[in-house]
Amino acid sequence: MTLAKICGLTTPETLDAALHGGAAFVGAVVFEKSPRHIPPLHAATLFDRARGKAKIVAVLVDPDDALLTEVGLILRPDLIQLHGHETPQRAAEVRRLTGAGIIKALPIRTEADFASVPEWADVADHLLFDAKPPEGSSLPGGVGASFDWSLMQNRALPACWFLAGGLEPQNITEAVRISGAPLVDVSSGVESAPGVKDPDLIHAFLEAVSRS
Ligand SMILES: O=C(O)c1ccccc1NCC(=O)[C@H](O)[C@H](O)COP(=O)(O)O
Repeated sequence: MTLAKICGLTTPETLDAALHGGAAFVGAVVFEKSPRHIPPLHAATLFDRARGKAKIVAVLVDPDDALLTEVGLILRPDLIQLHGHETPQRAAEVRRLTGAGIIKALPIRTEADFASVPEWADVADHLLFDAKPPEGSSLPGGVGASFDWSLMQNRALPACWFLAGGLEPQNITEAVRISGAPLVDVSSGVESAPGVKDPDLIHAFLEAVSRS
């Protein structure tokens, strides 16, 4: 059975669509350059309804200790998704500072991009394989780009992993079939405009995942 994460949720309606549709993970992006940015206090109020129903994920990019402390104390996420240039040593500090589990996002374009995977064995609860954003992008994620899903085939991985990047209701069945992903993640593929999640698209995505 494949489980899904809906990322970049900012409203009660779309969070409810994710929860009612059976999302196992729901993500709050705390990154000011993102159209999905939600400040920690706002995220804490919104995501409280998800507690115990789905894992709450805070998506952060090279966070400093002050932001980690704020997010850890106020949002109290189950998991922190590190989507920048964090090292395994920094990820271990993030876990210690916040008490949250760790998802490490790794940008993928070619076979060579898997070289760092073994370094994460003792540190990450999950790896999230996302497409490398296009040259010059101001965002490291949430850009709707995909990579060759067959790169995931026959790959020994240390942790239960997510497939991400360019997934949408129309291609998720094929993506899971080719990649064999146990966990999938989506953001822009369930939006009607950048940062605007669509409850119908969320339902369609989760329904397709449940059939995969
Ligand atoms: O979504 C963002 O705006 C974002 C900003 C900064 C870092 C990470 C971000 N998203 C992380 C995710 O987990 C996305 O769901 C993932 O990159 C896939 O995005 P998409 O291709 O749009 O489905």
